[in-house]
Parts: sequence; structure tokens; C-alpha cells
Amino acid sequence: MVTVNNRRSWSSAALLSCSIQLISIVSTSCFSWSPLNHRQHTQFATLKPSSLQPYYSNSGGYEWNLNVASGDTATTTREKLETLATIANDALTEHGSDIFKSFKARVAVISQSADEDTQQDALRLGLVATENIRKEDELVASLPFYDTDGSGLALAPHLATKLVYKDKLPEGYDGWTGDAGLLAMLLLNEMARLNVDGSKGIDLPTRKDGIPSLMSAWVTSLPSPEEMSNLHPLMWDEDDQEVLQSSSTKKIYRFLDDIEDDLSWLDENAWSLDRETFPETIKLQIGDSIEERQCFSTEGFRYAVSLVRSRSFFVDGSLRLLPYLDYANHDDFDSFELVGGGIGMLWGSAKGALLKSGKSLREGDEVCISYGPKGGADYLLDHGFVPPMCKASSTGGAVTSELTFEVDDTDRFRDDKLDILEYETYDLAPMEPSQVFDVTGGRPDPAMYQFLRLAKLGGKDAFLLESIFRKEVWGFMSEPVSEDNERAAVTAVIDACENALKEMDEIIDEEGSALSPKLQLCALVRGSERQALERTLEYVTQEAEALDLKEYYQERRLKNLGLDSDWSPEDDDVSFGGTRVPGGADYDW
Ligand SMILES: C[S@@+](CC[C@H](N)C(=O)[O-])C[C@H]1O[C@@H](n2cnc3c(N)ncnc32)[C@H](O)[C@@H]1O
Repeated sequence: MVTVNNRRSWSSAALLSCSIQLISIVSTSCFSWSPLNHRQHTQFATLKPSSLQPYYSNSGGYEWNLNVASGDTATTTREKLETLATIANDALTEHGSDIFKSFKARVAVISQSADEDTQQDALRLGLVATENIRKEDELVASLPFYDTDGSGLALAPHLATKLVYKDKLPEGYDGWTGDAGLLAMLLLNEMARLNVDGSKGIDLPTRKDGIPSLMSAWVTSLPSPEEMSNLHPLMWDEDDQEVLQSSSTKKIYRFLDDIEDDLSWLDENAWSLDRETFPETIKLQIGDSIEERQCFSTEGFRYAVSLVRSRSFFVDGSLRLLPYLDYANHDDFDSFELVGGGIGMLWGSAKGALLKSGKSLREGDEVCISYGPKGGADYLLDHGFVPPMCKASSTGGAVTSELTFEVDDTDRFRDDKLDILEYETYDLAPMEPSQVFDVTGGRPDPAMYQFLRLAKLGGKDAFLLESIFRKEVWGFMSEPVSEDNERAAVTAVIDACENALKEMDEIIDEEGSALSPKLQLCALVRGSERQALERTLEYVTQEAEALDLKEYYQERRLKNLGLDSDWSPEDDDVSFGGTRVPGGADYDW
């Protein structure tokens, strides 16, 4: 059991050592372009997901018990996943050559033995090689984007605003959930297009033969809302989300608020006005059963955003859903991120996403990718798990925590400071008055101090805010300004670390009780962030004790002007027009 003492007390401002073990490959079908291999697995179970319940397996691990009615036979998660893998592989075998230039893998059920921290046995879909991959960096699969008309499988946000919802959303629509929200809308439309009973959403993008079948199999194979309620924090119940809220400086409530704000706007201004385009619920055929799902509704949107966060990738300058490549699971070691590149097609070359192996593989080995270098909270909030590399360890894992600082609302120089921030970044994204920085336990990010020195500038240093310095002041902030200002900046970091640690300390893990897998994930994030915060605190506290050793603005300026040494009459030969002529110094400060 876990107790949280502070209910929703967050403010809007607060915002590699072991490997994945014993992956055993369980699934079956072998994908190749040869029609001889087509449809080896057509035994579909009848699924009744409402009976999905978590249970602790005999091995002490945690599995999802999906009671599936196939006749009277109860089947398990494994059987359901095998059915879904079959649906995906059948579509790949039949239509894969219509879209993929190469796909040396098939979808399979991957079994990961109990994780040492979460004690979680896991079964999930993944990719396995269908041939030997001989060298690191070899291309395993590629998917063209077809960005202009969206006629391929890949989904990108611009297809929502410029094509599918061009006449349904106002020009320049810019939701709080950003690109993830737009991809979620596209995903819901793909689900609606498969509705077997009622409105089918918008019949766009138009796709070539074969591709709709691939899309349909992929959508069908996605984890159901019930499964996502265990796989993704945005779908967890409120009590677990509250623990996560206090376990990280990255605030899950901010994401939930963004979703809430977007969906209430979308509901009021689009969905509820046009249910023909935006069906509230749909019926999906999965195997030989029909499942009713929420679609353009509160639950439907949250589900779609969680799927997008869990399986979208930033490739070639855009967040994208990349069906089939996205079956690849994450591995910390010997794996590459998906990248953009040219794909040789019959008529020339197309832009697309490339999945390359990070090591040589034998046929049947799992093909993993890297989901990128990010902290534990990011992994959990994006993908619903915390990889080994993000766990706290005595040897120092890749621990990260976030600290947020802002230019105070009551600061009498606030307008000048915002003007400086805007001036400095006018050709980039506007620099906000509130800024978030990662701390990893070592020397803090110089950009954090630069921002804090400006945010804390005041008193006798306020002359630097005069308009004469406007072009230079941001550069001045990259180095210590004055001892007072530096103390204010360092104290802000100390306070932020102490407050974040205090909030985490309010979570009491009752001794001796086994934590549920979700709470264990929260504890992992807490452990890793604590380590990053404690190490940062230690570093910055030492820094605070040695502020007198730093060189400050006035001193640097005098040095630049050659006025830093004690003056003596011998230094200046005034009789021969020496250097110290009254009024001759370049006093531009
Ligand atoms: C891009 S999808 C990969 C395909 C997915 N396993 C499926 O069943 O469709 C990402 C999701 O797979 C799971 N996943 C991938 N790699 C994992 C890992 N190393 N440990 C735990 N879960 C992982 C997480 O649920 C994650 O959100």
C-alpha cells in the first residue's frame, strides 16, 4: 500500500546497468512475400475484453487475465496476443509488398520474464527477424511516409489539419496536446473507418489497394482500452495517478489537464455537433468477435492519446505513427532509434522511416529499437515502463529530474525581462517566462543558471536591464553577475530540489507490503529522480558555500578595460600622454 498525504497540491509551475533478460520468442507465423506462407493462422478466438482482470501469476509475477469466450473455452493473454499477431502477419503476408520495400521481420508474442524491480512477467507483441541479419546497421524494415497525400500507412499531424479535418477544425487549430492530440484524432478516425455498425468517420486519406487492409489489421491489433488502463499512466485510475504525480517533478496532471481542455473544446465545437463525422462509439471486428469501443468521447480521446504517446516516434522532423515498425520493443543496448531516410522504390526514391538493427541477429531473434535517451518519468509517461538504464544505481544510472523556474509575476522588472527573452529568441520558438530544465546530478545545465540570473536580476544589478544593454544582457547572464544575484540563483535551485524531495518523502510505502506493478513503477521513477535531485542539491550547496571565489560582472569588466590592478603613479606616465587621460577610458558600462 502507498499513502499520499498531499492531494493534488501541485502548481502549474511545478511541472544502464542491466539488460532486458530472457526474452523468449513464442509466436508462430513466418512472414515472407511468398504467397505459399499466407494464412497459416486463421484461428480467431471470440474476445470479450470486459472480463479483463489483473492477477498475480504463480511465478509471483503479474499478468493480465483475459477471459476470452471461444465457445466455452477461457483463453489467456497469450492466446489473445497470438490472435492479434496472426491478424497482423496475415495482412503483412498478403499486402506487405504493396507498401513496404523490405520487411525482414514478423509480429510475434514476446515473453519477458519477471523484471527484478516490478516482478512483472510481461507478454507483449514485438518483432522477430525472419532471416539472419548479419551486421549491425543492416536495414530490417522501412516504411515510406507519403507525406503529401497520406496515401500510405504512416500518420503525421499535418494530415489532420491539412487533409482529414481541413473543413472540420478551424484554420490554425492548436490544441494543448499538440501533435499527439492531432495524431490521436487521426487514429480515432482510422478506428471509425472500421466501424461495422454506424458512422464511419471521414473516408480520408485515400489509400491504394492493399493498404486499407494493412491499416485495418494494425488498428485491430492495438492494445484495447482495458489493456491500456494497465499499460499507460494516462489510463491508470486516479489513486495511482496521484502517486505518480508526487513521484516525479514531471507532472502527469499537466498532461491530463491538456487532454481534458482539448477534449472539452473539441466536444463542444466539433464532435457533439456532428456525430456522423465523429461517432461517439464504434463497433470493431476483432477476429470473429465484435467489440464496442468509445471513439470521439472523453474516454476515447484519452485512450487514443495514450496509444499515440506509447507508440509514436519523432522521425524526419515530425511526430509520426509508423504502423508495423512500431511493433518493435525497446532495448537499452545495441539498438538504434528509428530514423528518416530515402527508400528506393520502383519509380525512384521516397522519404520514409528506417528500422535498422543495432546488432547481428539470427532468424527468430527479437528485433528491438531504442525509444531514445530520456529520463524515467518520460519513459513512464510516454511508454508506460521504466527501462533499466533509467533506474537509480550506486554506479549512477541515467537519472534525471526536472526543475521549473519562472520570472516572478510580481517582479517589477518582469516586462523588461520578458522583453529580453523575446528579443533573444525572436526567430526561434518564443522563450516562455516559465522554463523547465533537466538536472542529472552533476554540474547543472549552464542554460538554467543563465535563465535564473536574469529571473533574479534586481537591486544594484538592475542597471543591466537598461535599454542600452538590451542586445548584450542575455549574453552577460551566461556568467555570474554579482554575488547577490548568484546567491539568489543558487538558492532557487536548492529550494526547488528540497521542495521536490519533500513532496516525494510524503509518499509512504508501507513496509513489508508488496507494491502493485503500477506503484512499483512510480517507486522506480521516484528513486531515480531522488538520486538526480540529491546529487544536484549536494553540488549546488557546495557551490553556495564558495560564491566568493567566483568572478563577477564588475570584475570582468574592469579586467577587460585593463583597470583591475591597483593604480600607482609609476604605472602612468602622464607627462608623455600616457593611457589614463581623464575621460579617455571606454566606460560603456
Ligand atoms: C511501440 S509499442 C511496441 C509494441 C507493443 N509491445 C505492442 O504490443 O504492440 C511500445 C509499447 O510496448 C511496450 N514495451 C516496449 N518495450 C518495452 C520494454 N523494454 N519493457 C516494457 N514494455 C515495453 C510498452 O507497453 C510500450 O508502450
